[in-house]
Amino acid sequence: MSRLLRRVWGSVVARSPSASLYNDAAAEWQPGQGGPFDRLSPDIIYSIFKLLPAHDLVAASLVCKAWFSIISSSDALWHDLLVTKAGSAWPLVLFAETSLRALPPFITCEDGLHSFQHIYGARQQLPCSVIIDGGSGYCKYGWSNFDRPSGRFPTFLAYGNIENPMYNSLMDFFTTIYERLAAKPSLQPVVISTPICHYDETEVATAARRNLRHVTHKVLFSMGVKAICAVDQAVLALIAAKQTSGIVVNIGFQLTSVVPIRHGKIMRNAGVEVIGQGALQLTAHLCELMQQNGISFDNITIVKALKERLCYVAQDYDAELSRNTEATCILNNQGEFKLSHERFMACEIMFQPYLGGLRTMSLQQAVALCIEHCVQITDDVDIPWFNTIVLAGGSSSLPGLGERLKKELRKMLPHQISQNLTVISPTNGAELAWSGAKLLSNVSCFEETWCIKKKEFIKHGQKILDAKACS
Ligand SMILES: Nc1ncnc2c1ncn2[C@@H]1O[C@H](COP(=O)(O)OP(=O)(O)OP(=O)(O)O)[C@@H](O)[C@H]1O
Repeated sequence: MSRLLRRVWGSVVARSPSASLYNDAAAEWQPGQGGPFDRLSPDIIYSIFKLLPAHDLVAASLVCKAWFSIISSSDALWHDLLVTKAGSAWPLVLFAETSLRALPPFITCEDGLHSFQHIYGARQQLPCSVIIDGGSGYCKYGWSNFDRPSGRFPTFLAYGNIENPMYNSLMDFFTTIYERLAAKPSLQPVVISTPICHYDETEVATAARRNLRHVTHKVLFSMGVKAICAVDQAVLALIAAKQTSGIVVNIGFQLTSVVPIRHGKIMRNAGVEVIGQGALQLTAHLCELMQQNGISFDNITIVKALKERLCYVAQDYDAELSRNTEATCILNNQGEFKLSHERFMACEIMFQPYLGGLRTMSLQQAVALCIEHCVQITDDVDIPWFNTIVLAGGSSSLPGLGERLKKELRKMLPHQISQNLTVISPTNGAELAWSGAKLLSNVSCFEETWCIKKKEFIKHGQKILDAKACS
């Protein structure tokens, strides 16, 4: 204790009076309640509290009214604890506790941010959630208190088209994940990503979306899951990039979707653009280029690994063709592979699809079209909510992709729009939706506001799904 007090004196003496963080609490300070500690000024008491961990602070708040008043009215104490606990993830936590709480239809706190003490307490009590991002190519699953998914498997091999699932195959899919995680469904909420499919506003697409949500909830509740949070994959990717409005370009397994989102809601009236190429076509094109150039390989898995290790997007395709771009990599048990122009030619089909024999829109055309539609439906062009473009999906990790897209868009869009465009490239695009789900599941009000409970589902059925659908 004496060492602690010496440290406290040091910091009190060093601090300028104007730097006081506890003004409100000090105003309420009433001497005579803290026993021998009365001889210490509130200034010193406060500095001691700043050194205590949360559970000791709670214990100290029970000692007397004065201490309770300092501890409960000083948000700075709890703010510091939250910052320390979150470490480098603090900006994400702050974003989650402010911006995500305000998203419709989940507005929980109309009068702004809850006290940091409240947030700290609620976050401490959050149950750990199961997170499942069931992509059409790969499923990523794990726990909300881990930084990354615990496992992944190729969905397309095991379950076929997960976007139009039958009850039994979905049951099999979720049961497999719970078994792999050794998780009991009834013990924690689950966050699932809903696929970017049935994207337009037609009656058929809307019905297919509703049906998918309904079957998914039915299966999970029949397994005994206590609460479900289902959010669109693109919205989750946007959240992971610390945004609630913007355009998500998800380079998926077989399709690329360009999804405009405003305040967490997919703007279907602006239109979701879909391009008929994704990660699979990039691998297939690299495969073709390697065959043409006499580079031998045993199977497509090697080509996929080479794509992930060596491929990149050229900033100037023609100039790149005249450069030496040779690079090698060693793959386990497969020896050394050397690629040259294949490294960037494989990716060029995103910008010049005809080079790969594809008759689809290019990436820049699809994004420019989406921006044009966003401009058309926006009354107040001074609030350009579509200025931020977030790249998502495994292939979005290709080096140079964000820069090239920005460059192409600059050529196509009016200066007034293009000058303010930001393109966010993730470090691990395949896990972006998973990371967004993790962020969401750790918001202090997560379970009460974002989840649908079994009782609610039984009582209200489709109505509650429609009311809480955020896309
Ligand atoms: N660093 C990387 N560079 C290039 N490609 C990568 C990289 N990492 C992963 N990929 C590719 O991303 C693909 C898988 O992407 P992802 O996991 O996002 O698909 P998905 O979620 O199943 O797609 P969908 O959005 O259609 O559901 C694989 O083909 C993989 O090769």
